[in-house]
Amino acid sequence: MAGVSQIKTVNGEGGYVLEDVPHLTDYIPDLPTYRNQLQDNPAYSTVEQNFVNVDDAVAQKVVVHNNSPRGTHFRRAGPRQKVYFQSDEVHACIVTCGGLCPGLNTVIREIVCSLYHMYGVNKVLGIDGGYRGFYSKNTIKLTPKFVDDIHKRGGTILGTSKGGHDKSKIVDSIQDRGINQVYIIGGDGTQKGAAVIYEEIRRRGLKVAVAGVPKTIDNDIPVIDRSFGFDTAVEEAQRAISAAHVEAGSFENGIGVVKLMGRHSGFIAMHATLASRDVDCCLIPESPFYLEGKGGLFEFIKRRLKENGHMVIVVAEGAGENLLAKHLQSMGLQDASGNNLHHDVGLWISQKINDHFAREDKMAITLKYIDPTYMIRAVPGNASDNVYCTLLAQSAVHGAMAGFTGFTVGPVNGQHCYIPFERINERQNQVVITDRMWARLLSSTDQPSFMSPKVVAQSKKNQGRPRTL
Ligand SMILES: Nc1ncnc2c1ncn2[C@@H]1O[C@H](COP(=O)(O)OP(=O)(O)OP(=O)(O)O)[C@@H](O)[C@H]1O
Ligand SMILES: O=P(O)(O)OC[C@H]1O[C@](O)(CO)[C@@H](O)[C@@H]1O
Ligand SMILES: [Mg+2]
Repeated sequence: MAGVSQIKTVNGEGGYVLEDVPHLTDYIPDLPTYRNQLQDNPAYSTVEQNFVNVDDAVAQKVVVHNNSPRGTHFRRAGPRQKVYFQSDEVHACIVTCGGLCPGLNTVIREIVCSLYHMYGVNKVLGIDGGYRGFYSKNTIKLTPKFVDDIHKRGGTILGTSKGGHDKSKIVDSIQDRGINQVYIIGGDGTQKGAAVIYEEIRRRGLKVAVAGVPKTIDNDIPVIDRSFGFDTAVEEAQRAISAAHVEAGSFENGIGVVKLMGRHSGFIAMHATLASRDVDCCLIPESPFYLEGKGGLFEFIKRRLKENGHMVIVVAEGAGENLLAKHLQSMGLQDASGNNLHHDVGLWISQKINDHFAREDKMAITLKYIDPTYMIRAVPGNASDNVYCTLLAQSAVHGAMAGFTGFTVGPVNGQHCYIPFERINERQNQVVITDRMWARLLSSTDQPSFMSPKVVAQSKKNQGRPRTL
């Protein structure tokens, strides 16, 4: 019974809601099951509970009140007692799409090793160069030996690309090659593409599990606690901020401007600022700012230079879009995946500051602009991201082996879950400027909030959104 899926919702007592993920048996009934060979694995012989209970679910909301309903839950990730694939039947493939992110190679490595070592699978293919690689390139045979030390390298050994998502050609290629587990690693666009592939596979009634692993240094994927690569990006940003601080501190009225990634969300900028404490002002897309007049950026810069003799500004790449649109003709350009291309806000703001202090305030300043964006995301994952990537990869493999499909993996309140694509794809996570985390940043930098009472009221109204980390 092939057909288009909908989120599977299970309602229980006390307002319990399980937003479940699809299973192969939803459209191919009577599939045989097999004993999970993990119970014979010596590595797991001492584990008290080998398998996740079939009913285990993870609550999305952990802060509750006396009479709160139990609310939304997601299916807990992990190995199941019964699996829907025999080892020698599995033919898996892995693809990486979108921009680079620290930890991509770790996820690839751990998917390969989990399949081989936990489930005795020995047919794993790498798709070369993102979605378009399914139909335009040769595949790469992946073995534990081949991927042994790839986690020490930045980027993705499989290559990546933008655009080129051709549903029919991709699923034809999956079908022609006899692939029955598809692991798709990528950001918001990639997960949307994965959902389309899953729907087409389901429409054709194929026994193929589709598992997404969400990737982005921006940390703007909803529902999950954080995305892999984010921690490394924040850590790596410290080096650029320190350099800006040294440069700024070495000149009279020195200003260091650092641009960090974050097209729609300022998580990297906010966390890098909080971690560093060398930053005097952090500008993010979620918090509109203005330059001139009382409470504006120029006034603040002047004051900080008078107080300290130097300052550091961190600006997220999507900040100040409203101002840029006013001052520059919009480029109207998009990348191959349909994402709008932005003006370089770092260059723009640096020029504005230089012009202002030369013309208006007649104050000699020395401004150094640092753009470390691609350096930050081209590094290998740090220790914490590497451990995290291992859990993501293993969760994805356990899920696919157990017959789940059309899901993304990720931690919710610290517990790894299977989350329906729809939940991940319906919006982007953003910093909530009326939350306490942004208030912490404002009090740490002592920068203006740039918020009029109107903006505060509007932000509070938009609060059907997630918390900041
Ligand atoms: N709505 C969509 N439907 C189908 N495919 C999509 C969709 N959006 C994007 N894709 C495909 O997903 C791939 C990656 O998309 P994109 O370049 O936007 O990167 P991303 O996954 O969002 O990662 P990042 O933004 O972190 O670089 C591309 O091959 C693109 O064609
Ligand atoms: O230049 P590319 O490869 O499109 O990547 C840039 C984008 O990738 C990200 O790092 C991740 O989404 C964004 O912050 C950034 O805008
Ligand atoms: Mg994206």
